Amino acid sequence: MSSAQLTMLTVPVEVMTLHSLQLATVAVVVLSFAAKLFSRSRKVGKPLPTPGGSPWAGPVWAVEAANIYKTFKTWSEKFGSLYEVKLFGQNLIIISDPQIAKEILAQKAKIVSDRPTLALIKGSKDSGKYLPILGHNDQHNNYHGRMLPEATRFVHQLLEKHDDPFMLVDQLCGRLSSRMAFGTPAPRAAISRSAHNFMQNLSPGGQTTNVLTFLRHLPTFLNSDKHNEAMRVDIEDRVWYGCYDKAKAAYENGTLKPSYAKYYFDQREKTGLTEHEALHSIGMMATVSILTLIAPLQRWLVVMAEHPEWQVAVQKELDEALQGRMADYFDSPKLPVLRATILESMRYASPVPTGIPHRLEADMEYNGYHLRKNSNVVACDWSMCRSNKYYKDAETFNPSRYLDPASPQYKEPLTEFPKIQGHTVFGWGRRVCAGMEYSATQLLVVCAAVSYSFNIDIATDPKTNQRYHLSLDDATPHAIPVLSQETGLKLLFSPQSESRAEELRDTYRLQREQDKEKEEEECY
Ligand code: HEM
Repeated sequence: MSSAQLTMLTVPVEVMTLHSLQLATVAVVVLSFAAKLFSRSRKVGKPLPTPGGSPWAGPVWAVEAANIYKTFKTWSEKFGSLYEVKLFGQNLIIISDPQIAKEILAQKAKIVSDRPTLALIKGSKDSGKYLPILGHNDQHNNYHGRMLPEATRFVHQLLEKHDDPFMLVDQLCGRLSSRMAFGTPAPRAAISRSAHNFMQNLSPGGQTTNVLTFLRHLPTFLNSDKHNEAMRVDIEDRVWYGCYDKAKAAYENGTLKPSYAKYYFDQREKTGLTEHEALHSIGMMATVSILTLIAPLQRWLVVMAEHPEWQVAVQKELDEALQGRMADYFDSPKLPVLRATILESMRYASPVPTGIPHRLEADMEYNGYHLRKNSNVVACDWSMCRSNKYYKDAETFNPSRYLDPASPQYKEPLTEFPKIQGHTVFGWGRRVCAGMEYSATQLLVVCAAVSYSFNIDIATDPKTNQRYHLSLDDATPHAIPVLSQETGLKLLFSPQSESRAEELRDTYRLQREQDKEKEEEECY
């Protein structure tokens, strides 16, 4: 996902204290790193409704910068499900209705599948470095087969009283994506760091040049963002070339595990990709599958901690369907209640609340309105997911909306539905997420392992004697609201029973004995 994953990095103090105008600026570019704005356009219909504002900057004073998706939702209540807004010279078309998103982004995909140009990331659109590939093939079964051992490792770590579950989720997702890309968890730390750095540098909350895009024309010695980006690219190249070279050596001596790297070496002739393109594509797949999965996993843990009744429901389902073993990916048909909690947590606390902008390459007419060429089209997931038009009591976490036959969201067969694949959070049309199946499997196996092992609770703050609270309605200035310990929320994981804890220790011990892979993470 090219411009999708924006990092959890702690919001720098300077950002927190920015003047509201700057904060607004910061948020704007979550949506776009676009381009030419006053391009000539042929009018084909009446203008879209707009909140107006000053000619270049737009209505910046009205923007809730860190949570711009909330502003978009508020405007949608006033201006309708399709409106446009000019912010810092960029024209944004905001969609707040899934039907309109489908009609524009999917049905007109031919002219609205481009991406905005990133101000700081050189060659983001045309260098081939950030070209994501994802073969949907038998390899998936191999990756899926690694998920249960990784989930077991994860719950074992939680069991051993680790006090930073959010960081453990980060590590888990890094290990799984390293395996998927390069067949080993060894480069987890390096890939993860590189992913976070990449996301920071394309994130509006990360760099001023992403907001005030004209700063990119300054020479590097006058623009520290450019210097920082040059260093990032250098490190990224070293990480990806390092991983690639090791994978190639493993392939040549026959030890490379199923992975995108192995798939590439097996099919090298047919892919037509140069080594340079291939290694960047593989590296980019590793990058995009880390942060996108950290966010929904962390959010599921929080909502489940807040809703113990749903923990009980999932545990009951697991016990009845699997009779005392952990779930694997092929158990999905037996676990509709678990799937309902995962889907509902993604709806209730969208992990990509603003969506990822597309760029409109030609003027178009929609329902009598003129949609201007070169606008950035934003399907605001937050507005869609929290819409009372589509979801009864949209502000409430309620997985039964997918399980109750009387609910509009109910769908059969329950062996397949509810499912996250096709959810609005994965985007639209030709640019729709390529990792939906992978995400569904990873979330299912990990959430099942946690439910099987623990009761999750929220700790009590000794200072106030109240339970800690975190509103998932608020994000950071980053587009993917990843949580860290700094949020101050403390989750507790107590084993469902002492015998289950012992069983978990035994399973993990056995797994380590059988697994010949080196447990240590190597430094790349
Ligand atoms: C729950 C987890 C995930 C979410 C919420 C998510 C969300 C998204 C979104 C919103 C887009 C942009 C869609 C658009 O432009 O309309 C996207 C694109 C993409 N995603 Fe994901 N993603 C997730 C996981 C993954 C994973 C695990 C992978 C890789 C295995 C992946 C690979 C991609 C790729 C390659 C694209 C780019 C598609 C393109 O631009 O043509 N995603 N994703």
